[in-house]
Amino acid sequence: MGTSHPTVDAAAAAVENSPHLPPPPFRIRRPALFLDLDGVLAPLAETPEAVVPHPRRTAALKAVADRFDGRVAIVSGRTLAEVDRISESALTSASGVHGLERRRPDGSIHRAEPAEGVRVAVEAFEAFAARVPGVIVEDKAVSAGLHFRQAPHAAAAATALARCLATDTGLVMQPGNAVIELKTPGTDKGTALTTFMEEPPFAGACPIMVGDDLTDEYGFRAAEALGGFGVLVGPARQTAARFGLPGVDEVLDWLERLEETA
Ligand SMILES: O=P(O)(O)OC[C@H]1O[C@H](O[C@H]2O[C@H](CO)[C@@H](O)[C@H](O)[C@H]2O)[C@H](O)[C@@H](O)[C@@H]1O
Repeated sequence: MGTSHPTVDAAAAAVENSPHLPPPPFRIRRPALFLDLDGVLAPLAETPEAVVPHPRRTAALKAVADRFDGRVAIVSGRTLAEVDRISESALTSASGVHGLERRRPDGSIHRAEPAEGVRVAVEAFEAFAARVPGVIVEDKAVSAGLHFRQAPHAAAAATALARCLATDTGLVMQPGNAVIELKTPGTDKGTALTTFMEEPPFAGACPIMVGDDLTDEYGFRAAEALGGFGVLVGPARQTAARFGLPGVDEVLDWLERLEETA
């Protein structure tokens, strides 16, 4: 998860030791925004399906993409189909399932081949969910998620099961917010951000990753490595982000006021 660049490592270590993060600036030179979805653009809900479109979110995304000449992407753990459902297809550039799906600025889509182990994981997760009320399985084709928000007592058993399956299948374990995922190896939110930054309109801009979850730390580090920064949403914790915002409303306020400087 880190970078081998010594200067960036030192900077990341410094911010990780600082739990109180200042708010991000409102005026930035040539910003490129990489926005997480759940917990950042949408408040967390009891189930993935309970998150629905909201006119303020959709309008803010369309406006900021217009203002910054398309340099805005959602970078989510959800599938692209789910990103589009919740954001009402406000953005062309988007990455789903931790970088395993990516829609480029020209609208073309790249999807990783699902690892064989994902089917094994989905079956094992479904067998677990059948025994534990409140546990939900999310099949994302290239990744399998086991949600325990409504069954918090199942967290340890769910994580232990995922750990065994990761060893057996070679899938990568990705812990999240009341969820444990097993994903096809090869990408994370950092690789997604870095790949977007290789081509127009993102190339040469200042990358800003806004996220709340452990998966977003990859994006924070990638943004730092490319001369930008991370913004952690929610309670303070150890993080590679330089700035912080308390919640979804404040993220939308910031997006609505953010300006590009010359
Ligand atoms: O990277 P994100 O856009 O933040 O997506 C992360 C995961 O989000 C969804 O699960 C989370 O949000 C649900 C709705 O608020 C919540 O019920 C669940 O407990 C959270 O883990 C989504 O279902 C996952 O696929 C994403 O990986």
